Amino acid sequence: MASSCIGKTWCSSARVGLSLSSCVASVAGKRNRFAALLQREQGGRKVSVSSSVRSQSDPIGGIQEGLVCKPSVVTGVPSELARSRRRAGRTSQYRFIMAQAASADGAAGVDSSATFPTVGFLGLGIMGEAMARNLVKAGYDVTVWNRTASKCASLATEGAKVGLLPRDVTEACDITFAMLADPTGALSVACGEHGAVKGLGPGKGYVDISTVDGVTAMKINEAVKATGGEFLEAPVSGSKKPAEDGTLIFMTAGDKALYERASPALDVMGKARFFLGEVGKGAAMKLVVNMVMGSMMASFSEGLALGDKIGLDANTLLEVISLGAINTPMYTLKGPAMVKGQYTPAFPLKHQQKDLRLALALGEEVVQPLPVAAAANEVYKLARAAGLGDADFSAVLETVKSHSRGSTSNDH
Ligand SMILES: NC(=O)C1=CN([C@@H]2O[C@H](COP(=O)(O)OP(=O)(O)OC[C@H]3O[C@@H](n4cnc5c(N)ncnc54)[C@H](OP(=O)(O)O)[C@@H]3O)[C@@H](O)[C@H]2O)C=CC1
Ligand SMILES: O=CCCC(=O)O
Repeated sequence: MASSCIGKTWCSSARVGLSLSSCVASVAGKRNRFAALLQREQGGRKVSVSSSVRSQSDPIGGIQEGLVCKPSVVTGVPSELARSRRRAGRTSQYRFIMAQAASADGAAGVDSSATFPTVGFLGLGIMGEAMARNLVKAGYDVTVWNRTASKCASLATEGAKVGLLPRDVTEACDITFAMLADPTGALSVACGEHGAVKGLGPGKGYVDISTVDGVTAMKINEAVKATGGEFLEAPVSGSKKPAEDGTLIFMTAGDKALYERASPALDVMGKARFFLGEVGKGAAMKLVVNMVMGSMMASFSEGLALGDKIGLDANTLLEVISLGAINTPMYTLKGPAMVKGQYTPAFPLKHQQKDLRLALALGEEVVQPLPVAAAANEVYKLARAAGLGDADFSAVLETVKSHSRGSTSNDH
């Protein structure tokens, strides 16, 4: 059984006849192959994606219609998934060793008939890299692609395979996840010249996790459907750390059958998932949530800026907020860094402004007044114009502050 391999490490490598030194050599060999792949990509030649060993992740049970949480989240009791995670580093090392043995000797010693899907991952930015890493650690057979190919390097050394084009990945995989910056990126990776849909077909699934608008999700859905494949939109709440910890919240919509098939992988990457119905509902839910978040962060920044200007101690202000009804994890997590002027990107400001823009467009469509979000959007636009687009979205504080610099209470 593939699942019985999980957790076996060096003693298992001995079973397939590999010593510690040959394992180290294997890792070096893999790095060299990746370098060669990059070189070939630069020369414009296509390299095919090879297959290796499949393994198994842990199944997760549901608790309630629409929403599914991991048992560990609901009960506080460590789940088998959590135990599997603790073993994860060893697991991926084991998978790699087995894959090396398989390609060297033509015999993996692992049951490759396991029915778990091969998965692809397109887009290895802040979120995508961490999410793909969790799939690798959980034992999935993962093939990755990123526009800037060098960002595939560390996952390649951890056991992922690398595709040169989005279509290579979808051709090689049963289910492919995409985590791209914005509607333009999501559309071009899905539907461009060598786009993901070119490698799709009946029995294959495409899950787009990027935060986009409903129209974009529907266009991708149509293109996927034209191939006979299935589509799920699945944007997430949760930032860099939840992506690393596998505690994201998925807002999915589209093909229910694909949702069911993808759920074990979604549960590796997240702590809860919602199935919301037809394509567009996931994007809508995500945009509403992020519109609220953007306004909250802008308002929080105004409070910090005003407090600073009138001489309140910033840490005391944070503490008072943290004890009251308006406290949120976002203020607790971001506040201390913000008062120090530190904005290491977890959620880039340019993406927050994009989400406000898309949410406001949604408001336009249904004639919903959104004056607070519209005002917040203007502040984020100023922040982008000031060169803060790649900083964390909490850097909006700098823009709020910069607009009051030089003015004093005597300037009436
Ligand atoms: N960061 C966060 O906290 C969260 C982000 N999101 C959403 O997830 C998505 C990804 O976010 P994040 O990982 O932070 O973003 P990053 O900016 O870190 O990564 C963006 C990714 O998209 C790729 N990309 C951008 N444009 C194109 C294009 N035209 N063609 C091909 N690839 C492209 C980038 O490739 P390259 O490396 O070559 O630039 C990179 O892989 C966004 O939609 C964001 O709104 C959702 C929840 C939380
Ligand atoms: O889209 C980004 C969401 C970030 C978060 O939910 O913390």
